[in-house]
Amino acid sequence: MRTSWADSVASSASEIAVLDNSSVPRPTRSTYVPPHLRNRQASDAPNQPGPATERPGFSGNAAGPRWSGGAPKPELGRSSPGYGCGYAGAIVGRGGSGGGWNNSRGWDKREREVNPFDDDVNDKAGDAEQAFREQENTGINFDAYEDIPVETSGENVPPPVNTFADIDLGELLNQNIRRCKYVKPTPIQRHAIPIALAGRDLMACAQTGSGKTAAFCFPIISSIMREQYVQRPRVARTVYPLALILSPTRELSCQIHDEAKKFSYQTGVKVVVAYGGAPINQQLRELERGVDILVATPGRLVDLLERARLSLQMIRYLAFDEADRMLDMGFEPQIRKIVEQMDLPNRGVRQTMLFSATFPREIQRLASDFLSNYIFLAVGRVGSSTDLIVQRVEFVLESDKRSHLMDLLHAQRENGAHGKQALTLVFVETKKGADSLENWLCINGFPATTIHGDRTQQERELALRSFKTGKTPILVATDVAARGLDIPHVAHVVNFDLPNDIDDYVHRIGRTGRAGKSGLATAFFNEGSLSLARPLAELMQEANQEVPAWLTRYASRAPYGGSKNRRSGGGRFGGRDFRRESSFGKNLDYYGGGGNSGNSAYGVPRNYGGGGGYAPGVVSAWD
Ligand SMILES: Nc1ncnc2c1ncn2[C@@H]1O[C@H](COP(=O)(O)OP(=O)(O)OP(=O)(O)O)[C@@H](O)[C@H]1O
Repeated sequence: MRTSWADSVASSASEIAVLDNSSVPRPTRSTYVPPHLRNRQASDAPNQPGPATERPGFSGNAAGPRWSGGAPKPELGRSSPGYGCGYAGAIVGRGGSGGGWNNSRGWDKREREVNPFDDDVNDKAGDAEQAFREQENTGINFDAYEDIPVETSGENVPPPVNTFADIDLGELLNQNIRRCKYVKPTPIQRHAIPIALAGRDLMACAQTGSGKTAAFCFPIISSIMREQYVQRPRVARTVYPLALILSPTRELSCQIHDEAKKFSYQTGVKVVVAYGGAPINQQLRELERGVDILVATPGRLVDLLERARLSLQMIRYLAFDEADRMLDMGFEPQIRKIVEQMDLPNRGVRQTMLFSATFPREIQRLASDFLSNYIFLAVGRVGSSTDLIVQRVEFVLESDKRSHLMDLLHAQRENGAHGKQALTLVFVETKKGADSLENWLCINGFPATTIHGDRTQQERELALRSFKTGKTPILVATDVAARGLDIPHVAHVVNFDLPNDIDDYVHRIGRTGRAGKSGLATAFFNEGSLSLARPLAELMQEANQEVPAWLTRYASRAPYGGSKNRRSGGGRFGGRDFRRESSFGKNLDYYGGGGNSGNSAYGVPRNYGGGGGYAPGVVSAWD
């Protein structure tokens, strides 16, 4: 009998309890405190770098602490409330036996590592979040991903694995995987991890919420754990990470950082995040304590490089999350600068991995500049949405949108879990529109908050936290919250304003229906969204959703439009490696759509140079 991930979670949980109880007692040891740090709270004190030879986990000895399955280290310390990410400033106190490496830029082995699995540490929000968390892992249908077709192309593709045990990730990482209650790998993980561990460059596409973060984090962490001792240059105040993970938004970078911290707990691999809108000094201090994996947004990364506080010279692993967005018009010049004009090792020398749920053909072409002899991997059709999301589309005039939303929210109140209202994420097109709708909702008795690019980073983080904990169960957002965010209990995504791009729609609705859970997405459609009619109808059909007859009529009449309706049609599993498309290079639209077959619905010549995520006149809501 096949065992689903959900079935196995309970047995895994008991294993984890044993694992965590087996922690060795906290060692006591006196440490040197430099004069300028004396009389400070222990948690404020940065650690002293030691000589490079003190790097226990980087000895190159496979039996060393980084790679061996040594006893879990004591779980010491608490996170100090930092700016931003859950575990920012996560190194606290002194005197513990950390497992980290230690050189002039290294992570002092005496530093203690906050236990990211400790609910007391994470649960700054207290009972509300805890109550929500208790609902997790119930009703999960992980087998939902089993039947999804997988396509790979490229030379000598390493075969997939079926279980985490089939992959030699290292015992310390395996322990963390168990602590995360990941019982079996998702399809993208089954395929991508062996490819990445084999050192291959990778362009990977898999549906929203299907576990891409772990798919790139596990191989990076595992490979760094395996590394021979790497002597990094010693240049005053410059740090030399081994891996760089880039993502388009601050919140997503924080989330990846939090995840990577969990996966790398007690492995000795040090993860640091750098993103704009937060004080740079704090991030610099964190970097100076040592960094193996840097998670960053492009703007702050360039800032750090220009200040010569960071060098990419030692980067072995480069990962782009939301890679198509990173190469879209807003970011491409900055990304090219980082990849081509800084001191990053050339493609072929470094290993490069690109991940997203959507990969327009032209973006694939741009991305190929950064890759060397890469493998293309698609789990499900590129750009498809998951069947786990029930998609509804309703015709709502602009003037009726607010009252219609009110009706939906009233209905939703009835369905709240554990007496709480399920979380609702409402997407609007503009920042002003977000503020105005939030205000109106609050006035009408619906606790709402908002996240968009005009809010300060602190306000954004506060809003997200308030939403996640259920304190403010409605979040009105621009596209800044459309990609990557993994917020449990988002039961309903409302596209109050539809985006111009079907791929943006795919990412937006992907904030629900994650990790095997089901979700609901409602879109308000009117004549202002005509150009989306076709791709929307097609996407819904492909995901086995009921397409209203009126939408089909609009779809058949809709202009091809100048926006980014880049879907080619072409059947259930049509999108694929652009290298296979014979029409490559002819400036045709998305996935070889234009004129390559009778079933190509959207053969629109497209000038990608001028068109990224936004139609003319539409201001980007991104960072
Ligand atoms: N093997 C696994 N077993 C159980 N849960 C998993 C597994 N892998 C990932 N998850 C959980 O699935 C959820 C979604 O994962 P993740 O955020 O990586 O999705 P994603 O594919 O990156 O989505 P998006 O395209 O929206 O960025 C997370 O809560 C994660 O903890």
